Amino acid sequence: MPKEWPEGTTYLRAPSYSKKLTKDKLNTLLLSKAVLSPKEPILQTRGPYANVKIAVISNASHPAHGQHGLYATQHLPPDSFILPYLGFVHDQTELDETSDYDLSLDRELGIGVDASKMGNEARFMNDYRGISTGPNAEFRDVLVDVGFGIVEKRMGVFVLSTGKSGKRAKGIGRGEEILINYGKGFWAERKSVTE
Ligand SMILES: C[S@@+](CC[C@H](N)C(=O)[O-])C[C@H]1O[C@@H](n2cnc3c(N)ncnc32)[C@H](O)[C@@H]1O
Repeated sequence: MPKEWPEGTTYLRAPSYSKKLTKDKLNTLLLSKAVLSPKEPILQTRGPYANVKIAVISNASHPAHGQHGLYATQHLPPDSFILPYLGFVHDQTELDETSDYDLSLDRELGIGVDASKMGNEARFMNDYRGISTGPNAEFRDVLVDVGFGIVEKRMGVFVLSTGKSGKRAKGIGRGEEILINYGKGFWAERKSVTE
């Protein structure tokens, strides 16, 4: 279990698939390695993740002061894989509109990953707004080897690429907070709920 893991939240090393997901939907997430091109990058990965740490935010000027954030424990180069985003994998019939931890995995099929009750270190990543000028990490689709010739489609967190101007060439430094872009929609929805 990673340090600072909150009591009452389940730590996952692999996604937790809802029993209500149809076979068709599961088949889009769990693929046979044999049908993939040999050029397709396939990751081998399993937590806990030593390249990151969960910490309580003690800085009073941080907008998520008192909550947790996710920090790099080592230099993370541009484009490098950090960790997968794990949680409860569900379709629209089990969508929890109140969750602040739900990430889309397959928009067309309405499949999401909700880390509100179970997840891994990635659930502690904050949005860059009010903390930095921009994000330093992003979500990308990944394929993960889970053995028995099966490959799983997941969302992975990656360090942003260097960029045309080269301004992100340093990647993420040791001790830096890992920040993503939740999208304007995330904050617009919360604003309309509180208004
Ligand atoms: C996925 S969680 C991130 C982890 C969260 N800080 C925690 O300790 O569990 C999303 C929630 O974190 C907080 N948060 C994330 N980014 C923020 C930001 N830039 N400003 C204010 N609050 C933020 C909000 O409460 C949001 O609903």
